[in-house]
Amino acid sequence: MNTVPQYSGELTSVVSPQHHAEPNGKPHSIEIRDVHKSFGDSVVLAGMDLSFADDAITTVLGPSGTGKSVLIKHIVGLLAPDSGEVRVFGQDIWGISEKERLDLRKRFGVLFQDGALFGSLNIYDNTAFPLRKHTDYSEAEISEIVMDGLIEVGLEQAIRKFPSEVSGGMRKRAGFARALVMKPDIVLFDEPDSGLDPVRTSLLCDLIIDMHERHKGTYLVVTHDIRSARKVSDYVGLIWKGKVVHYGEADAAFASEDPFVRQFLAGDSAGPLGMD
Ligand SMILES: Nc1ncnc2c1ncn2[C@@H]1O[C@H](COP(=O)(O)OP(=O)(O)OP(=O)(O)O)[C@@H](O)[C@H]1O
Repeated sequence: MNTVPQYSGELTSVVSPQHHAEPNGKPHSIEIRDVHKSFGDSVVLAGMDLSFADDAITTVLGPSGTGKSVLIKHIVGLLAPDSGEVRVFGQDIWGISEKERLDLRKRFGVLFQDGALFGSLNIYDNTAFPLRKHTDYSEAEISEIVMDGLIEVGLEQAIRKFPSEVSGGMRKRAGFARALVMKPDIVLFDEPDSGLDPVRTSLLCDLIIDMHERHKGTYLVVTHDIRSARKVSDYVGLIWKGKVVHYGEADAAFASEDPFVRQFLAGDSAGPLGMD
């Protein structure tokens, strides 16, 4: 069986587990407790422990194939852990009924890598989709919410266009507007910067910060783009080989002297991290 090789250096910066409650006594909105997940012989999550700060933007950084997308799928309830717990608003999402899990999922907004828009629907109908599916709002009410959202992301001129007729950046913004229409408490971004040039990436990061300021909530951004992480993060979690090896405030992480964290956040080839 392929077990996950462990970082052999000193992990002086490991801050885990993070199971304490927020200062107001509420549990964290998302808590990952000792989660293990394998696919066949391949271990992907190897005892992951992480709690996400409420009402903050946390970036989860990690090299390719280290389990970031698998982590997101656990949080939204698309994958079940082999062992350990995923707690959302204090509830173990695999200890509740399917209906409760689906209800919980309505409190999430998810922005997938390519925006995950329906190709056969225009930008307006894509954005309206969750409201039509999950609410009994009238078309007039839906129109108000959808247009407000599309104006916020700067797409009011493109509402009748289909995903194939707009740029990658516009598709992401449409995906973002759609992720927010249900007024989610938690928003997950799976590599929002993938496929974008540096300028569009930077603009999207501005939009993430702006929308978070307006709407609040727990934002979780998964990426391997260090520049994006530097720009948007209040907190940073570093994952490597299925484990969280550092979690803390972004400023402290970016100033860290720990060789692993430094190599990771500087994107250096020299340091304790290798290719294996
Ligand atoms: N449903 C699945 N069945 C089998 N293996 C899977 C499945 N989902 C993910 N994996 C494997 O889990 C590992 C981690 O994948 P994951 O997509 O989480 O990586 P990632 O950190 O998001 O990478 P990237 O930054 O390249 O997107 C990969 O080796 C992948 O092949």
